[in-house]
Amino acid sequence: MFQIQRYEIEDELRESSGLATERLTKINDRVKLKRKRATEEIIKKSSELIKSRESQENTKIKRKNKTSANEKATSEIDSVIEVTEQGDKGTNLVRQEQNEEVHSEEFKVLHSFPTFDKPIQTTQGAAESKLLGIPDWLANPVVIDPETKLSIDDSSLGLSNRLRNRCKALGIHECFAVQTAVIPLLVHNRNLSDIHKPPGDICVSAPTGSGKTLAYVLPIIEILSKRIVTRLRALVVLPTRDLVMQVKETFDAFCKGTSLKIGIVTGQQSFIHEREQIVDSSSELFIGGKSKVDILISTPGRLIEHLSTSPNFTLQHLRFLIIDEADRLLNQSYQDWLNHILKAIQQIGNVADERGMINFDLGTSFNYDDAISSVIMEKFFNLPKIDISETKVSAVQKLLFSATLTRNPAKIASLRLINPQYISVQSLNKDEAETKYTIPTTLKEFMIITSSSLKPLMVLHLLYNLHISSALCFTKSVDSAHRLARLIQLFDNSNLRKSIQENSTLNTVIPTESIIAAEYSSDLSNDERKNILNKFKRGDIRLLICSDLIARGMDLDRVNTVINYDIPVYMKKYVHRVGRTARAGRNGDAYSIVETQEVKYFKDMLRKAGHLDKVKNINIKSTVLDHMKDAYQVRNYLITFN
Ligand SMILES: Nc1ncnc2c1ncn2[C@@H]1O[C@H](COP(=O)(O)OP(=O)(O)OP(=O)(O)O)[C@@H](O)[C@H]1O
Repeated sequence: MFQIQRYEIEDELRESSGLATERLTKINDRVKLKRKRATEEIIKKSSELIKSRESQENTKIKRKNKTSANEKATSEIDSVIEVTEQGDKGTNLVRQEQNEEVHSEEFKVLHSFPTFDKPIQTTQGAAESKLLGIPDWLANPVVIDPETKLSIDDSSLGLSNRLRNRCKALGIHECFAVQTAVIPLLVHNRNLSDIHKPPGDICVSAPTGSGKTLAYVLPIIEILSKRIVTRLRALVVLPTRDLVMQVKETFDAFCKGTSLKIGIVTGQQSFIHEREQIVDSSSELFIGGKSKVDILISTPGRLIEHLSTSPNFTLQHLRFLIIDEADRLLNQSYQDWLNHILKAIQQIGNVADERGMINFDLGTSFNYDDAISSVIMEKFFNLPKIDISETKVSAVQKLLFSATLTRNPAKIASLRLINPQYISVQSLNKDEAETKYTIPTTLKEFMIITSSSLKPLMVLHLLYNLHISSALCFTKSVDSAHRLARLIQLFDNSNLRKSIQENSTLNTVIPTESIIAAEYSSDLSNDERKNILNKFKRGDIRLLICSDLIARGMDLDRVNTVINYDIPVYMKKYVHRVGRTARAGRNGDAYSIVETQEVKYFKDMLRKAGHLDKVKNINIKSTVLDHMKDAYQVRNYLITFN
């Protein structure tokens, strides 16, 4: 029955696609005809003008007449130009009409893909890549300029009316660069499963805050919302629970109005509870599993546990495997999570074998693979062929996203990508393209060199003087975060602020309102963390002091400043930390407080990444901090001995 339904739908699509193409051809013909007529008119009027010029040279008497003829011809040419402009307007109108028709015929016409530049690799670059074992597709990405934008209504995106309206309701009117490249690639291959030709995998590298999440959320919703039966078809793997919650919120917001079901597994809830949320956990086993969700968002550890122990949990219907923050996940082995997933996708047979045999009433038993083979289905049950019974080619499309995607050939190879494509959002400007990482253009970066003992005062100085309303301050450890938070909280006492202000001989402005700092660390319970994040989002907390727990992926749109209280020890970490501000085209500042003995290391790190000239050195004299020093020593003493 499903087979028949599928063919009917396919036929319907073919037919409507044919109809729409026919209509488009007619409109194109009309445009061509109008253009042809306008061109003929121009040629005719131009030759008349030339003739009138000739007559001007030949006879003086005719000069007078010529002037009028010339004027006439000029006005005629003007009118021809007007006609042409009108023609163009007409053409535009027809184009508009054409666009509208395309919209009303959404899904039925295949649009052409947008084209993007590929950087020309130098011979030296190519040789280096080869030497490093970097495959051609990875060495030659499809490059998209970060400034590229496309209206959400643009037909090349292939989004349905429902989703476009939902985007607009949520304030999304244009697609960002990464979305303009990824959405059409995915949406145009909208089959839920293609057992004969696997879709190509996609690796995406785009700056922090450039909208990578929606680049996969929108096409997945677009494609899956046409599904009839709930099966687990999209699996998103993320490195932290906080990110899982964030991506779930995004899916929830854009899924509104569809019947898609979204689940999460993070280990935050008991295993049994999670299992009940995502699969039918009755003792009965189903050949195709029994998922309660269409989209599952998970951290790798808990996912593997469900994969190996939850009955009816299967990846056999998976269509999308999304690995977000891919380089971070690939760096962690997490119980060999990647191999477990790939095995579950590619070797369904093995998984079935482990489950033993299925006994049929016919007095015989088969293992899972054989039981679902077309031969058995047809022979014993007189069933028509269904796609599940045909030889499987994995229909899973792997999508990798990161702001700092790895190009390590060994790590990439471990993903067993099929026909992959690498999309990179980076400047086409040759100088900037040389830099290793693309940083948001709206980000301003600074470094302040100081001694270790003055660092806390430097943070206070920045907070008091730059009127920072919402900042993240990164420390190297939970301990360091805890200590700094306590110090700032003690310092941030209104009486103290007043006395510093009164005793200050400098023009330092100390605001009357409190900074309100809080610590955010893995030591806190989930509820405490959630509570703090909510307060920060509301603006009730203005400074969040944290370890690297939220350095990656977290989208806190109020953040206008990032302070590296302890400098990051490698560039990727720097990129992700400073990327918590200047997101989605907004402005943001990043300050790195560098201890004197760290300067060489920090500068070397930036230089190697081709980024040193982007980080401005600002000189703050230590005397500026004098008025706070006494108070600081008292507070520091209190923290040390309490
Ligand atoms: N087309 C758009 N129009 C307006 N805002 C957008 C658009 N796309 C995404 N955003 C917003 O931009 C912000 C950053 O998006 P997102 O979190 O997906 O960035 P990212 O590229 O994943 O960053 P990171 O690498 O730090 O994880 C979010 O608040 C998101 O809602």
